[in-house]
Amino acid sequence: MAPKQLSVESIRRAKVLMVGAGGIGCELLKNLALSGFEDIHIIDMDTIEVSNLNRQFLFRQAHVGQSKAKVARDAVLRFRPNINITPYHDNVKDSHFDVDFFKQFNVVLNGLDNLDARQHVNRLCLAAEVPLVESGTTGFLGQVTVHIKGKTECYECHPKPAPKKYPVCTITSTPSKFIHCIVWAKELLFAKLFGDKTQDNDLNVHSSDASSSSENSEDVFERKKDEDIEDYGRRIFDHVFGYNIELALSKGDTWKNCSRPRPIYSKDTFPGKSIKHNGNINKNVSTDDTSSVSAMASLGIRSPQDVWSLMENSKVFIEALKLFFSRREKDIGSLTFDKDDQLAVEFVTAAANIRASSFGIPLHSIFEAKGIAGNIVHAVATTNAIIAGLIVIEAIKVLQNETENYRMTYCLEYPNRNMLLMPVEPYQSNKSCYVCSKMPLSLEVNTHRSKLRDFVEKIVEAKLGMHSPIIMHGSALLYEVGDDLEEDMVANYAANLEKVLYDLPSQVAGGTTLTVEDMQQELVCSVNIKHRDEFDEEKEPDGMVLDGWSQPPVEKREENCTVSNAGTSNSSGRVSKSYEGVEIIGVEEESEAVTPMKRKLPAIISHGQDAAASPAGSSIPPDTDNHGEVQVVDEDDDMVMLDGVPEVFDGDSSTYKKRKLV
Ligand SMILES: Nc1ncnc2c1ncn2[C@@H]1O[C@H](COP(=O)(O)OP(=O)(O)OP(=O)(O)O)[C@@H](O)[C@H]1O
Ligand SMILES: [Zn+2]
Repeated sequence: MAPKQLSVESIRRAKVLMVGAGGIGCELLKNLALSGFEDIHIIDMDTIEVSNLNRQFLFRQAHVGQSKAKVARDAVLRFRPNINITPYHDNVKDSHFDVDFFKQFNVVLNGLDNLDARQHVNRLCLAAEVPLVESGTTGFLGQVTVHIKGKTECYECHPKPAPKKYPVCTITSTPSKFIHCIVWAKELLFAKLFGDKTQDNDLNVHSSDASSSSENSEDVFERKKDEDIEDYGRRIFDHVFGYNIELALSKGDTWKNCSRPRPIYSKDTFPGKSIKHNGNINKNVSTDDTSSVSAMASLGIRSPQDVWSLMENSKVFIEALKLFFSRREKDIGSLTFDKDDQLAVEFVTAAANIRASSFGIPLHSIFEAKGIAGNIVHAVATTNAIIAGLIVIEAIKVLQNETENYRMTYCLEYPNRNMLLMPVEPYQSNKSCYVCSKMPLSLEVNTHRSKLRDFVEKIVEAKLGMHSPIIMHGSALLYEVGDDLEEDMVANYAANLEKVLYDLPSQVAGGTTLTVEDMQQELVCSVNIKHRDEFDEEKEPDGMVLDGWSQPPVEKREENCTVSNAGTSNSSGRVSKSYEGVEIIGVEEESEAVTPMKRKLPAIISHGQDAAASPAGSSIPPDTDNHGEVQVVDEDDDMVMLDGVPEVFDGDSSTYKKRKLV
């Protein structure tokens, strides 16, 4: 079908909502303004940071600390003074951005960086029946997809790849890669020392420490009363890098197939009690300003690119621990690792490097370690610019109702069949999608053991992405969230949360159907309960298994897609990224279940294999999800996969196969 003639009027009159005024958003706003859009609303909850200035070109140094949405508006009005731009310095999940708010727009354009907000906008767009153009970038990779209720799949039609998970034993006992040491340092050691003490923690905690031969049941991680901080730091050091390794070595079987680690004690890496400072210990830091406390600054270590020696790592470890206990004592007990917390990054880098040294794994600079620990992929301004351009192209097609011409376009790092941009026709919706197809889900759960709280936290919030849920059994209300609830209701719901499902006032047993609803998202979902007695603690740690929302089977998918040139691959022809970094799971072996779509690159990409590779782990940031299946495969492959690329091309040309919309 020939493209319709571009109607300048349809662009001028369109009312557009942009969500996110960051890397993609700044480019997008500029493009919209220069393309003739005159009524643009922007929501962004953030203020400008120095680190944004290298690619968010509407912002300047003087704007640091100000609202992104407002500054972006002002910057664009300077070259397009006669258009209307309405900024909201708010979270898109705020209740005033409800379905009615969304209904006023002709199209919504996402430039977000996290799954949660993307899901929320997807649901509001479905409920308001407003087309959504969704986007994301990760380094050189990017994508733009179009989601229109009743015409294409929704953003959530396909479950996102599960977070990368590592077996507990690899992390706690047999690390073989630096990432394993990082996960150990941040998820276990850092959490144990500075996080919530009541949380489960798989850190190898043994009841005695290296300096004590007597029976000793106290927690070695507790600082003793009046214990000197450096003595405490050395005790922890010796325990985790010395004693625990010796203990592990004594278990002969473990080391049959892997090389034996070396215990490291603090007296060997830096003898002498006190660490000498370079004299500037926090000298520019006011006593209240704890955000700039830094072990590197105290020790006079400057370059973040240098790889520290074992001695330097040991010094940073002790110094960072001392600074936490002397300068940030009030944070201790509530900290979780944050890539923007300099002291936390220093501690985790040093701890990971010392462990790496013990296990014969190459050490890394703090710059590299921060990237790995924070799942940072450095943004590429050009990718954002390309993606923002493509968003406008799709937005114009949507406004002109050119259904046949919608494309999901993937931006590749290296050309495939001479193409860097790969357009694919959108898919139909997934009939098992609980969001747009309203398909019931089923939940296996031990109704005598799991509490309503488990269901709310692990399923309704974490898996179904609801923020203000109401849970009903028939007409009986079991739980709801709201500001205007009466006191006795709040007390009832609080009591229900602590009850096992079977003991709730309206009994939940196998065969029960629960209705879960989020009022703001206007999403209702049925969950069929199936009682199951036992769960594998390692593989099913939630003690519940949610089912029913899955990729359509291959055959079905092909049928649905009406492929004009029979496809043979089972891949979906899309490119995208997993969205989360790392998580530890309790399985003994890395299994196919952990990386279910593991593939070797040469089987997928017909040429340019080397070029398509990029280091796994570094390419996939948290929450930069996007859907589809470029994924981090087992790190052994060290590749980012383009799953299904050949399927969309027809043989020798760069044209793609047609997939009809409904
Ligand atoms: N729930 C939300 N409501 C409103 N804006 C959001 C929400 N979630 C994310 N955003 C905005 O989306 C934008 C995403 O932009 P981008 O991916 O460039 O991230 P950034 O925060 O600017 O950069 P970086 O993460 O690299 O520091 C950010 O400006 C962020 O504030
Ligand atoms: Zn869907």
